[in-house]
Amino acid sequence: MMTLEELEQDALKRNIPVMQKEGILFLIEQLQERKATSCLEIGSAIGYSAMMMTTHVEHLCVETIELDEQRYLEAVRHIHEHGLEKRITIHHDDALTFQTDKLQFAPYDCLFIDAAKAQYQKFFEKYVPFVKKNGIIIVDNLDFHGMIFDIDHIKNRNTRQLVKKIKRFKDWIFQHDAYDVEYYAVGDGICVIRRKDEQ
Ligand SMILES: C[S@@+](CC[C@H](N)C(=O)[O-])C[C@H]1O[C@@H](n2cnc3c(N)ncnc32)[C@H](O)[C@@H]1O
Repeated sequence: MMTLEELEQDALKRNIPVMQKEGILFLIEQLQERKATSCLEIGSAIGYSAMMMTTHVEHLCVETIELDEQRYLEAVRHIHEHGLEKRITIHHDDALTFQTDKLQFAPYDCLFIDAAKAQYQKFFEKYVPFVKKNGIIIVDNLDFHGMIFDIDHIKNRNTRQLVKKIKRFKDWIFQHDAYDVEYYAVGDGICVIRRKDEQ
């Protein structure tokens, strides 16, 4: 069985995108501060962040959705090896079409969006109704390796399109009437979003 540290290193070697150390520690801190007991994660990959969250935040249960079958199967194996089956529920599905009546721990103290970056707004709109009124939504990778600040100089067309979509989400959420957004230059850029009527 690999330790979480080894799992992270192994994922990086295989080009499996897992949350940067600084980012995951920030997320854990947010969950600890609010004594969160439930978190819905969109994008499990091999289960690294879900396992980091549950092993560092007392009483937290994570429900997570992963589209890729190989990654899902690997996550199931790691979760089992670490004996975290009771704390982590993983669904193999496309979060965009996932039937939300299958959600087990809703409403959540935290929604953590870490899947296909071009779809952030869709994930947000679909899953925000399952967040507690005073809960938080955390979105990672909003700087896209700094490229978001210099879109015109991105040569690759696909990358440029993707970065534009991330920027569109960022602009949309920052201007939203119903939400307050705090931006943190941690890891690859993280936003913590809260409902305005619950401050
Ligand atoms: C950045 S990785 C997640 C990393 C993970 N949260 C961690 O830090 O350990 C993003 C994952 O989202 C998955 N994904 C992409 N689109 C998805 C979708 N529509 N529904 C569910 N998962 C999706 C990808 O297959 C990928 O494994």
